[in-house]
Amino acid sequence: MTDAPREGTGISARGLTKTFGPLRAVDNLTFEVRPGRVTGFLGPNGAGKTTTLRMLLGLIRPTSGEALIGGRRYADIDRPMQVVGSALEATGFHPGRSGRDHLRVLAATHGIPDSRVDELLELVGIPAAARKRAGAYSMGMRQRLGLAAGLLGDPQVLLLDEPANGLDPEGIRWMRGFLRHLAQDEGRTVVVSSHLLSEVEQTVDDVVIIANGHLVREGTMDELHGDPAVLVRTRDASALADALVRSGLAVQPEGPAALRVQTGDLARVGDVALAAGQPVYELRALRTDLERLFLDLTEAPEHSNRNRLPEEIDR
Ligand SMILES: Nc1ncnc2c1ncn2[C@@H]1O[C@H](COP(=O)(O)OP(=O)(O)OP(=O)(O)O)[C@@H](O)[C@H]1O
Repeated sequence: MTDAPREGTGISARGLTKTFGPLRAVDNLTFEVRPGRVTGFLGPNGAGKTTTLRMLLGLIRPTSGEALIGGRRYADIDRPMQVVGSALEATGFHPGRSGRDHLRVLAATHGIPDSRVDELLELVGIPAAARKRAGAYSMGMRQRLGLAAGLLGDPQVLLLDEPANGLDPEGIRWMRGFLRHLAQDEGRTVVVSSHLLSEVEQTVDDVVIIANGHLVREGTMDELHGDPAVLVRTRDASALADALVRSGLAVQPEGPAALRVQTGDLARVGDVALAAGQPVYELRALRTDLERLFLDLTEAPEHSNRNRLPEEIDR
């Protein structure tokens, strides 16, 4: 594993489309994923996430458009295992074979030494368990083994399908820290798919959100959160609103005795209230309800059932 960030390898999709019969599973999708960041690839079940990842990995061919890693199609990458690693499903392990042997077989077919296998098992936290039969693994252990398999070739890009599935809270914390380390400290491009924004909210820097095969939002997590705002509750909201506006802050009423103030600076709001002689009964940062936002984005009428067959819509 490298210590220093390396020159980044990003991902891009351009007009990416995949149809299965009459179904447009991925529909003219264009997005960019940057190196050195963890990107959440998000959308409800059936949105087309796995299909997109499979096209990036050259497992299925796009109907039209391109899925590129470092500007190249997977098929044109010389040593793909050193460029892109993946864990698409945590189920593809032979149940009778130990996790360690599974990785050794995989490593051997790619000329990777056994020492790398042991290093990775240590890194993903299952050095002892890796000697047991993979069939006896918990979902969380299979996730870690899948991650180790994806990292075997020391790839610059890592594509993970629902990596937090089946992990306990401690496992989720570990995964979060590990993925952030791979991106921030080592400069890798990390993509995690999920059907829940809340599941990856604390892990990802950027998001690409799709619904029914097409892009509904692309940007940073900060952009998704929007401008910071504060809620302040007082006795005479209109008197406090006047004082806040005089101090240069934008204010909106929030219920009968509360105000929403466009700032992230709680102390400034408290100071204005004190100077205006208004008691403060409540003062807190307002957080964007990301799950609500996610549902609004993905369930908007223009995205729903657009590509579905009539019989599926009725179901
Ligand atoms: N090989 C296939 N043949 C026919 N339809 C397919 C095929 N693969 C995927 N689909 C359909 O394409 C759509 C997108 O599926 P996909 O698995 O990419 O979604 P997803 O976002 O990964 O969903 P999930 O979160 O449930 O895994 C779904 O309607 C699915 O049924």
